[in-house]
Parts: sequence; structure tokens; C-alpha cells
Amino acid sequence: MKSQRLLVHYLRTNWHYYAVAVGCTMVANVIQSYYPKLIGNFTDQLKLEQLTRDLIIDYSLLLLGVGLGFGLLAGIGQYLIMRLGRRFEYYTRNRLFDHFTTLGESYYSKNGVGKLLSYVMNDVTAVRESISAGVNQTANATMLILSSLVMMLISQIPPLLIAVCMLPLIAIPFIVIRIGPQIKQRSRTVQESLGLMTESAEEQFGGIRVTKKFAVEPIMRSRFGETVDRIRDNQLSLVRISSLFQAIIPFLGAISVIVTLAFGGYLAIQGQLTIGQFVALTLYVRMMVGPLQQIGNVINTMQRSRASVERLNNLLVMKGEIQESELAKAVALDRTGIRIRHLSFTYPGASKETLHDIDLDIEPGSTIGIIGKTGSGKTTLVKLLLRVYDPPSQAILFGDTDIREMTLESLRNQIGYVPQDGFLFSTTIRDNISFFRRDSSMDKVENAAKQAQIYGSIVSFPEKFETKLGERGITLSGGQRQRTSLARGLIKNAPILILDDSVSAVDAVTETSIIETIRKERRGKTTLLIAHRISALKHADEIIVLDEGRIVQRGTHGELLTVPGIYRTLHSIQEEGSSYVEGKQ
Ligand SMILES: Nc1ncnc2c1ncn2[C@@H]1O[C@H](COP(=O)(O)OP(=O)(O)OP(=O)(O)O)[C@@H](O)[C@H]1O
Repeated sequence: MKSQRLLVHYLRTNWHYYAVAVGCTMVANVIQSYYPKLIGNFTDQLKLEQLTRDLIIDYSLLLLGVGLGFGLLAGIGQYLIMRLGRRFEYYTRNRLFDHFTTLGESYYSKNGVGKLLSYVMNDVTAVRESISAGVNQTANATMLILSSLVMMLISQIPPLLIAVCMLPLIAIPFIVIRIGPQIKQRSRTVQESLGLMTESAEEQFGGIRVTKKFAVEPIMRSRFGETVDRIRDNQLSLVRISSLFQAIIPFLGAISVIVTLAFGGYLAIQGQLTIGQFVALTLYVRMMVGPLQQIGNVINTMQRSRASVERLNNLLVMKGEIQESELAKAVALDRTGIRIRHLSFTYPGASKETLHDIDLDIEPGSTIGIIGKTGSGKTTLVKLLLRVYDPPSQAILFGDTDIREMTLESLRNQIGYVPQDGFLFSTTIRDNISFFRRDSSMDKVENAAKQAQIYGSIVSFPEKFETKLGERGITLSGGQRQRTSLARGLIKNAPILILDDSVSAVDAVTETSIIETIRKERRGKTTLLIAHRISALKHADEIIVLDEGRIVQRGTHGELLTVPGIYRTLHSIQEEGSSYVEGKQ
């Protein structure tokens, strides 16, 4: 894969802006290269006592013209190039964000938030710096060096003298070739360790409440300290090699000036070089140290950003694992049953099967309860019904249509899903509840809140539905958060509703009331209730019991109580618990 794809595309689509910018920079440098020649001519005329008042004014005006011309054009060129760099940043960040939305759950389960942030922040910035500095300084340096060489020849400075003075500078490309790859490698290590640190910081901030409750701050500090130490070591290693690189180039520049003074001074004494030519040559050699250093810098930043470009390109070609078939069709789910046939599933990269040979018919309008120990595969089944992962072909059918032949939009738009840990955004409660239906009227929002039994709590807040939630809804209790997320699922009023342990954090009385409301409101619509508590699903038309990825029992609540098995055991444990509580009251 070509690592330059992202850059090439951007440079190609903006080539005319770059052409103007580079054009301005180049002309500016041609003008600039005229300056030593002018000083040289001035020196000669001074030496020959040919200077007049008018000539001094002419030279001053010419120098002013050189200064203004260079300043103006170089300024415009630099502005355009920097602006293009910033636009690249904006364009790439948007593109990355769009791309992130196409990637599936398995990508996110393998890559932490810190790593994703590092792409969006560090890598994009590194590439932007390299193209801004790269284009600007390359145009600057090459043009200044070329036009200086031409001007020296026009000024009739002996070519041999020019060649000898330039000799020490020729070593620069070799040094760059030798040190460049090492800089690249060390820079990649730094970027990776920065990614790890951001990831670690994100996790630590996310879990800070747990850390504090368990008083394990020293452990967390030492864990974070390790990532910071790694960054310091990697950065110091990069700084060492970069500093060596940055020091050698000016040193070679200084040697050049010494050679110029020695050889040029000797020729001047011999009368083969005028004082003006000597002055101009010294100025040209001094003038070329800067551009040569710039070339070094450019190569340095290019080396550093190459790893970032590679990472961004690799990310941008990555495809989400769920791809819609070209022949995918929209299917209305309101009167459609779901058929699950011999469904077995293994997570990508996992060695063990999570679901084994699941067979289930869900009639339209029915309520199905799913119960089972933690890790038995309940959520996995739901993920497959939402096609977060691809089930095998013909294993899940909506009516007669294989889930893999449906458009993702028609599938996901018609299923309301309320996960156990419903993430709430840092916005108002109203926006959170109407998340899937942005245009929902206030009545609908309030109604959903009432169904989820959260209305009373919301109106007790001073700003009611306009109450802003902090990150992950920290102003709400666990149960309130869960019910807000439930309201968000209920407002969709979807043909199929899946509640994945969505009332686990509420008390038994509220749970009963929520379930009762849902039963009433969803009459005639399909509902899947996943729960650990039998009380939440005992009214279901059919209850299935999952154990280690298999359906081990199925039937109504009454039927399941008549046979020995997990369900009856769970029932007796939970009933005992509740009768013990009742007995205590
Ligand atoms: N992304 C994943 N990659 C690999 N294995 C996974 C992944 N997600 C879940 N699993 C595994 O699949 C099994 C079933 O998990 P699942 O979340 O479906 O259980 P569950 O019945 O919903 O549990 P709980 O009641 O605790 O929510 C578990 O062993 C879990 O470790």
C-alpha cells in the first residue's frame, strides 16, 4: 500500500493553491538572492570611490525593494501554505471521524479511546506540520540555493572557488540518509508511547471513582508513572538523535564560511577577486547555511511524519466488518416474525464458540424473555440480532429475509435497543431521551420518561428536562441513568424492542411498574426482555434459559416452574430472597 495516499490526494486536489504559494515563495527567494550581489557591487564602487549621492540613494532604494519584495511574497507564500496545512488538518480530522463511524464493534473492542485520540490529534498534527514546513521550506531552500548559485556565477566569482566553499555542505545529504531512518524509528516509538499514555489516562479518569473507593491511588499512580517514564525515555532518545542531526548541519555551514574566508581572502589578496566579489561570496555562503539547514529540517519532519501518514492511511483503508450487501433490501418489521436457525457464533479472533445451535421462533407481537447466568451469551444473541457482528448465512431471518440481506438502516431503525449500561451524552436530559428522534415533541419525551418511571425525578430537578448531564451523566444515580436510557429506547416505539437487563439497577417495585407499563404500551409489538430477575420476565409468552451459549430450557413461567432446572432453581433462590426481605419488614 502506498503510504502517501492521504497526502497525495490532498496535494492533488489543492495543487493550484500550492502552485500559487510555491510560486510566491520562489520569486521571493530569487529577489532575496539579489541582495549579496547588490552589497558586493556597492562595496566595489565604494572601494573605487565611484559612489555618488544619487548612487547611494539608488542602492538604498534597490535594497528596500529587495526587502519589501521578499517580505511581501514570502509572507503571502507562507500564509497560503500554513492555511493549506490547517485545512488539511480539518479535512483529515473530519475524514477520520467519518471513517470511525463506519468501523465495527470488534475494532473498538481492540483499540482504546486513547489510541483513537492519538490518531486524531498527534498523527494529524505531525502530518500537517510536515506538509506546511515541508512545502514552504523546500520551496524556500531550493530556490534560494539555485538563485544564489546563478547570482554568484553572474557576479563572475570563479566557479572553482564556489565549488570549494560549497564542499563541506555537500556532506549534508549523506548525514541525513544516515540519521533519518533512526529518527523515524524513534519518532514512531514516541508516538506509540504517547498513544498508550492517552489510553491509560482516559481509563484512569474513567475509573477514578472506583480507584478512590478502593483507595488504590498508589497502584494507579505507579501504573500511570510507568507509561510516562516510557514516554520520557523514548522522547529523550529521539531528542538525542535529533539534536545531533541539528548540530552537524550548522557546524558544516561554519566550516564553509571558514573555507570561504581562507580561500576567498587568499584570491582577493592575489587580486583575482575584487573586494565586492569577496563580500558577496561570503554573504552567499552565509545565506546558504539557512536553506541547507531548512532542508535538513524538512527531511527530519518528513521522516517523523512518515510513520503518522502510514498509520493514518492504514486506518483509512480499514473496512468495517459489517458490509451491506449490494442487493440489500428494506424490510418492514412491524408484522414480521424472527426465526433463528442453528445459530452458532464465535467472536472474531476468539478460540471458543459463544453461541451453540440456537433455534428460536419469535412471533410478531410476542414477548420473549431470555434469562441465564452471566456470560451465557444473552447480549451476544442481541448483538447478532442487531447485526453488530455477522451471523452465519440463513441463521437469522426476519420473515423470509436473511438479516444479511437487509439494509442496516431498515434493521436498526426498527429495533429499539436499551443496553444495560446505557451511555448518556453530556447534553440535556431532553436531548438524551430524544436522541433517536431529534424532532420528538415535548409530549413524547415526557411520555417516554413516564413509561420509564423517571419523569418524577426529572421534574424535581430545577431545570427539569433541560438539566445538563455531566460526562456519562454523573449527576444522575445509576438507576436514574438506566431509566433515562430506557426512556430513550421507548420513545422510538419501534416494532421490535430489546431490553438488555435494562431495569437491573432499579428497585423491585419500580421494576414491576416499568414492566407493567411496557406490557401495556407494547401490546401487539415484539419485545425481547433480557433479565437476571425472574420478576422482570415472568409474564413473557415464552422464556428461554441460556447456559454456556445453549438454550437449555424454554417455556412459559408456569411451565418452567414445573420442571427441575436452572429456572426453577433461580426462582426459588430469588423468591427466598424476597420472602426473606418481606419477612424482615
Ligand atoms: N467482543 C468479544 N470478543 C470475544 N468474546 C466476547 C466478546 N464479547 C463477549 N465475549 C464473550 O462471550 C461470552 C458471552 O458474553 P455475553 O456478553 O453475551 O454474556 P451475557 O449473557 O450477556 O452476560 P451478562 O449477563 O453478564 O451481561 C462471554 O464469555 C464473553 O467473555
